[in-house]
Amino acid sequence: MDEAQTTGTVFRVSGLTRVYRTGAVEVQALRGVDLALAEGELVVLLGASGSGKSTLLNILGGLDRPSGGRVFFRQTELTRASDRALTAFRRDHVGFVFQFYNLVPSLTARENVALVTEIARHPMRPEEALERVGLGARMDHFPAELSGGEQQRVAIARAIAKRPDVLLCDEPTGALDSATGVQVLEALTAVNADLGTATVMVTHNAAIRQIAHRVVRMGDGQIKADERNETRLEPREVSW
Ligand SMILES: Nc1ncnc2c1ncn2[C@@H]1O[C@H](COP(=O)(O)OP(=O)(O)OP(=O)(O)O)[C@@H](O)[C@H]1O
Repeated sequence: MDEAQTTGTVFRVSGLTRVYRTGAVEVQALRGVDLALAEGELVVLLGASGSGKSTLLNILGGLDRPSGGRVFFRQTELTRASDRALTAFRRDHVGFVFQFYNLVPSLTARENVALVTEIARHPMRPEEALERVGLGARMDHFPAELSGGEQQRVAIARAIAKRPDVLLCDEPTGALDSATGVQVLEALTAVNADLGTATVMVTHNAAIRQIAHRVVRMGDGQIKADERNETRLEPREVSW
């Protein structure tokens, strides 16, 4: 596979903290995270349950704000952005993929993707997005007529159709068996390689680490390890 385009930094975070307060209880979800992610990089974010992976991903994507520290997307400091600017950042630059696909059941695959392309600034055609994830032959199927892995690939097509600069995936294979999950990983690695979309993939599944350019491991709200893979495996070489 191609090397990551390492010119330039897409995200830079420093001293990031996030405290959740529920009544009298305080949870320190992030305890000082420093991280820079390169343009075009495919990063797998590993860590035990509760280690802060989703919290970090949500802050990168502008879905949440940190309690302290700074976050930059390229030259823009997200931690200084107004709510309106943060919404515009999400809309224009970020694609999200979650564990559950959140497709509209009464719309076909093509129509689910078109919901996004109709409001994006420079979208690809829904057909192109679906072809990129290997669903060219299933465009007129409804979600109930698709397998879990196919539905997740529709969700990926929906996320990439607006040509986001970054793709943030939270447990994208979490609900899938190994063979189906591999197809989803193939779609994600193809998008990363073909479009150069910087991708962060949160997972519990350590086997998936081998498909990444880089593996970041979190523990207890901190980064415990940050390693570059010397060699990468194709998704079909991975199983769990
Ligand atoms: N909205 C919230 N309110 C209160 N505490 C929260 C909230 N969201 C997360 N937490 C707590 O913050 C910590 C980090 O949670 P986070 O979801 O980021 O971890 P994670 O590594 O993604 O876990 P998992 O792998 O189980 O999804 C956990 O202790 C969690 O219980």
